[in-house]
Amino acid sequence: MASLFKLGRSRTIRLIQSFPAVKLHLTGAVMRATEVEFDKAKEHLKTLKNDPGNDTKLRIYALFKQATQGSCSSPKPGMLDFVNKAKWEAWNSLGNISKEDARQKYVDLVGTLISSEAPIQKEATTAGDPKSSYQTLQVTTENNITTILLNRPEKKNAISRKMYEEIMQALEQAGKDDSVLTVMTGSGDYYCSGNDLSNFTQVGAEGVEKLARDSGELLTRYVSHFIDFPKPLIAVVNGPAVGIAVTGLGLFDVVYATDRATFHAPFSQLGQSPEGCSSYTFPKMMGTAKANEILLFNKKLTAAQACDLGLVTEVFPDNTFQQEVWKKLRAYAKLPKDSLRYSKQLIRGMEKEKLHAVNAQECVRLQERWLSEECMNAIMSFFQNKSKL
Ligand SMILES: CCCCCC/C=C/C(=O)SCCNC(=O)CCNC(=O)[C@H](O)C(C)(C)COP(=O)(O)OP(=O)(O)OC[C@H]1O[C@@H](n2cnc3c(N)ncnc32)[C@H](O)[C@@H]1OP(=O)(O)O
Repeated sequence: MASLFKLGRSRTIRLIQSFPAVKLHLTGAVMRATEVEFDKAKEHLKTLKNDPGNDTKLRIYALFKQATQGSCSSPKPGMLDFVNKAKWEAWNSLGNISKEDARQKYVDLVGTLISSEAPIQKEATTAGDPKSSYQTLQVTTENNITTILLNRPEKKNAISRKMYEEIMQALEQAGKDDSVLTVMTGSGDYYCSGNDLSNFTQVGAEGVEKLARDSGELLTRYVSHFIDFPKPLIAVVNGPAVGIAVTGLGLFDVVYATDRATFHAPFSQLGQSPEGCSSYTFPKMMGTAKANEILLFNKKLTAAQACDLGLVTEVFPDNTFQQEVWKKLRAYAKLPKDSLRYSKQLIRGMEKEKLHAVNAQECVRLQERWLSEECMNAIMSFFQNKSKL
């Protein structure tokens, strides 16, 4: 039976170091848990927050049976009685170990599971943790959810070069961590005002062509991280979204929005062209004509309109938005991690190659656009305070 939850090697070692009972057990020293300790372990088991996975649950079951009833002597359940057969096999595999040994192993195992939940939360706040070293983000993991908070509220969470790099780093970590869901949201009143326009004003000695090439390369990598993200990715759109913060939503698996949010992709107004694979995902999602109003003619959508077009999954009143959305997400995060991951990969897998090709094509076009007079004038106007969206 495949495990739904595996402890990584380094984490197991840390647990062993911090858990004397396990250490003694592994070094062969004889320790016998009392019945009181056994009863306590039974109670502790009920407080476990994370599902330890089927293999561990079977081991717990088997040790409990052995500790309370001794060796397995019941007949093996039939082939099609999968659950009882798995339980029987786990119990039978303990052979003739004594009730006392089984009791000790049960106490050790429960202790390990309980302590594995506490130290990890503590680690999230230590200085060496990469999660705490971001400058433009706040990244946290709680209740099986890794949240990437865009954290430049004074700039309406505009995405600077540093922030593109940090978002990619945070996605890479979230893709590998033990969380079930990954959420992106914004701090302050905006979700995100899109690309930080000052990214285009920092021209180095090698000139604007080099800047455009570097920007194209950065954008290609950035969007690829969303295309390849392996687990459910959810946008919690807490306020207005602009530019790439809108177009990229087509690569999220679920999008929840406050009714205060707006969705604006003003590319022609900025002398640019669509990105984030929106030239493909938007027409596919809402039909070409509706996509054209947004991507060619700068139509700003309300949250309700975005929901009607399929860009947003559900809209919530602003005053209950956070409460309702997080309640939903906490419930989703209790679902089996691997099942969600594989299901997402099936749903998205067939499209991946296509999406990478679209991303590459959009970035080539943008590199040309960024060097155009249309685009340079639009950026200058913004910084001379002549034009806001
Ligand atoms: C590496 C290259 C990759 C390229 C990827 C391609 C992506 C394309 C896009 O995303 S296109 C969209 C770009 N975004 C915009 O054009 C938005 C520009 N901003 C605005 O129009 C307005 O700021 C606003 C409507 C978002 C909000 O207006 P308001 O409520 O009046 O707030 P302020 O304008 O006072 O904003 C506060 C503060 O934030 C700065 N700021 C906001 N957004 C951006 C931005 N996108 N880029 C840079 N700076 C931004 C704004 O200048 C103010 O700064 P200040 O207080 O004046 O220092």
